[in-house]
Amino acid sequence: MLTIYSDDHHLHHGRCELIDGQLMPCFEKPERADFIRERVLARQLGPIEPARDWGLAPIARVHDQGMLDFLQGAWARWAALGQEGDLLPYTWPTRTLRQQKPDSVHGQFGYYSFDAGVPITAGTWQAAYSSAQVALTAQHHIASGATSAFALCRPPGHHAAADLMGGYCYLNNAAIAAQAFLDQGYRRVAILDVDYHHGNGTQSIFYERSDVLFVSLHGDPAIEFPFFLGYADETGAGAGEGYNLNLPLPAGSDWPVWSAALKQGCQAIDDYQPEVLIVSLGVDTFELDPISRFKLTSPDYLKMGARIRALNLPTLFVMEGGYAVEAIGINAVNVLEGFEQR
Ligand SMILES: NCCCCCC(=O)NO
Ligand SMILES: [Zn+2]
Repeated sequence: MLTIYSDDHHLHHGRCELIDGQLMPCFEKPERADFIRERVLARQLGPIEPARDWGLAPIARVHDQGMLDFLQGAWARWAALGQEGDLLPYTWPTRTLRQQKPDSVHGQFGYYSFDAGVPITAGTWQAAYSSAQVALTAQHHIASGATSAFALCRPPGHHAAADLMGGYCYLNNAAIAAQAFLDQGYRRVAILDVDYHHGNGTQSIFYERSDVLFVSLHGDPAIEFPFFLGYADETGAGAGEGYNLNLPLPAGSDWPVWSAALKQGCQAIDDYQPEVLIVSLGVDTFELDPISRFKLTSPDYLKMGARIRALNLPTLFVMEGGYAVEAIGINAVNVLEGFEQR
């Protein structure tokens, strides 16, 4: 399996995040992608190639231009104020407040985000831009006839909506790849999100459309981030009614519980008969993940890959979350090896 990877992810390294009332080092850190890349090499999964640059246009097919302009220019504005720490949002236009974009860089960041988990540093734009190019390069590989590819994306993307960043996500790599398939003539794309957290951004981008089926297995939003989307009664709207399947699961879910949901999700994908499958591959479902509460074990990821392979679809794997850094490479590559029936 071909892996696409960009060293630019090292340009993004937030200093801290607010967890349980304390400022802690960011869990979404560069070592994550380094460990995965090393495991790809160690297991001789296949070649690792750099991303090609497909420009801003395919990103702008998914994201609001105002958000892209903000993200691209935010650090320079922040630095011009004499600041050198991370730029973080801290006020959001929630209930009773006006959905009007302020002039302030802080106000605009709150306008274009939904949580404080998106530090902007000097290199964040470049890292997020290159992460999207990684996904687009892997997408091109599949559109050119390959049966699989791995987009080793960092930062991740599935929480990013058209005009919102959040949950460590700036640009929605999987959604950008899905839109590229559709713009290249594909008619039906399925996205299977196996990250521990609901892909609220991906859901919202395609919620009113029938050309993308979104299926997500995740921690119950009643008790888990992102809290405010991901319920089972969210089935799509308008033309998209019936093309969104959320499978929320309780804390402590292990393979038997999780794989039963996967079976249901795979049946929905099979019924949809897509031409291509995108997997938002988060491995924060791991039993030792520091911020998550499922109980999958490393061998389970081999079975996950094999079950996805049984769909018999060209498959693009896009890296999302996973914070047990010592095991992230083993778990992510286990999915890919299980898919390849190695
Ligand atoms: N700061 C709250 C938790 C962010 C979760 C990020 C993630 O792994 N999403 O899939
Ligand atoms: Zn996650």
